[in-house]
Amino acid sequence: MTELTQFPQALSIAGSDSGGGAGMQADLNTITARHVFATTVLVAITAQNTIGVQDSMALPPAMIDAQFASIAADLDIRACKTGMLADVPTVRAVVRNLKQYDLGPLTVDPVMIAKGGASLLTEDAVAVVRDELLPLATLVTPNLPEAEKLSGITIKTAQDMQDAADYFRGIGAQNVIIKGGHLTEEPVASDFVLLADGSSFWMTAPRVNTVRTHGTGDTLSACITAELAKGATMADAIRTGKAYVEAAIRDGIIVGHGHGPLNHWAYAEAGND
Ligand SMILES: Nc1ncnc2c1ncn2[C@@H]1O[C@H](COP(=O)(O)OP(=O)(O)OP(=O)(O)O)[C@@H](O)[C@H]1O
Ligand SMILES: Cc1ncc(CO)c(N)n1
Repeated sequence: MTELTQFPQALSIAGSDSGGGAGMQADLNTITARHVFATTVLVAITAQNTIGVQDSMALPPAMIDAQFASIAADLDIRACKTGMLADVPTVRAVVRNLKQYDLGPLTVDPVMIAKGGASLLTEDAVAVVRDELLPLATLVTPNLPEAEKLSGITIKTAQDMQDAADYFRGIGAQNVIIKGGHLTEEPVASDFVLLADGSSFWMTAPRVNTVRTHGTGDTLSACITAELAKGATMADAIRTGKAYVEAAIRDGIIVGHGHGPLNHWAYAEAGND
């Protein structure tokens, strides 16, 4: 008799972007495109489009607990990620649940500010993310402003990015990607990767001259989460994530009037599995 095996399942713990480009919607599009079943713990709702964030609201911690309990009681989650975490009670609720349930490797995308400049994490929650969430992280994926804020290191050079990565390993995150997408004057988009075994490498892609970069960070971390759910090694998952986001930015789609969303069909249409 053939043994039935569970289809790979991943979990996105994030906020909703009504405009569809970032947050939980980017995670769902990415995880689904990578042939992994996506489940969700919704922690906040934003009224948002490609132009900006018009309003936002965190959900009650008890509702966060209830969603984790429902998922843990039934599903077989092999990898999870966090995105927007809004405020201190939300971060603490997520930390509490991540300690309670085994949901596979945890990728923390320490989301702070939307592309249009709106805050997605209160100031007092930054230290809670650093001190309580990051020690649980299998992988942390800050962009440059997030890495600066969390580490206190001013990042201007490649060496600064490496120093920041060392800082995150020092506070307990096992693997680190420092994303260089914000170094807009550079001709390439280079990210520094530091792995749990101490090895490191740079990932470089041609910089696409576009404003259609809404949800790039969410997409990278969601793709890595999907690959980890399928059992990929951390290094392979990260390389696939970079290739996926590179294609999704390069073959842009025209949606909205501001920082438009990515093309989640591009990676597969380029012939990738
Ligand atoms: N214009 C671009 N061209 C090519 N790659 C890019 C570009 N902008 C960002 N990237 C890549 O996209 C990935 C996400 O990096 P980025 O620094 O933009 O994340 P982020 O600021 O967290 O994104 P967001 O907050 O919109 O989700 C990285 O691999 C980065 O190198
Ligand atoms: C809800 C949400 N999460 C994350 C981001 C960051 O891309 C965003 N703009 N909105």
